[in-house]
Amino acid sequence: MSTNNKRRLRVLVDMDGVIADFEGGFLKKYKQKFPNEPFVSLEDRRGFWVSTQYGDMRSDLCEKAISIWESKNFFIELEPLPGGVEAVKEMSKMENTDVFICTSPIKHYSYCPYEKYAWIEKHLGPEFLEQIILTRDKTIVTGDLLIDDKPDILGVEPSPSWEHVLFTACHNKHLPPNPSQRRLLSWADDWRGLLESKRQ
Ligand SMILES: Cc1cn([C@H]2C[C@H](OP(=O)(O)O)[C@@H](CO)O2)c(=O)[nH]c1=O
Ligand SMILES: [Mg+2]
Repeated sequence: MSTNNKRRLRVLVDMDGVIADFEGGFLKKYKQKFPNEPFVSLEDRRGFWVSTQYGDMRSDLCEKAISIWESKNFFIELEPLPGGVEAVKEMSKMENTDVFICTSPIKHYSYCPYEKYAWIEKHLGPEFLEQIILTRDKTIVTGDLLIDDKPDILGVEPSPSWEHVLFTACHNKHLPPNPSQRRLLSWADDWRGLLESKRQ
């Protein structure tokens, strides 16, 4: 068991921006709630935090943006990103592979943590309820790979055990190439090869 364990690959898969379409879900609900306010198309998104870009456009739009993801049903109604659910299911069935969904809840906790669990049960199945890591600090979680759309993942641990692979999203696709950070362009990209590269 312990020697076997050593050869197992542990993959941490982020949720929003990787398997759940936070950006698309946000824009749709923002336009519905504020039809007469300016918005940022996904093409024009820059920077990880949606509220920062909206606040830069006009200061009151920051809190209007925040009101969207603090609303009931925002997280549960997010659409799956193409291929994500299928990839995670396939990955979890691979030999010597443990997959965890590693996701940060927003601090407004009324709906988000519950809805993240419900989303995972709905799209990945009840067996995945055993595979959830809810944390605001991903650096303290151990793993071989962390597939995440946030360019900088910081926390109390200065040298996390995982390699962060940046999952391409509308907000990070224009960043200058970073030779020290591998990317997964989408779930159509070679995620199987990525996992293999960590088993060597
Ligand atoms: C506020 C905000 C949150 N999020 C996501 C990231 C976190 O989820 P995840 O760790 O699953 O990617 C969660 C809490 O910040 O919401 C964005 O992707 N963009 C944003 O602008
Ligand atoms: Mg994310």
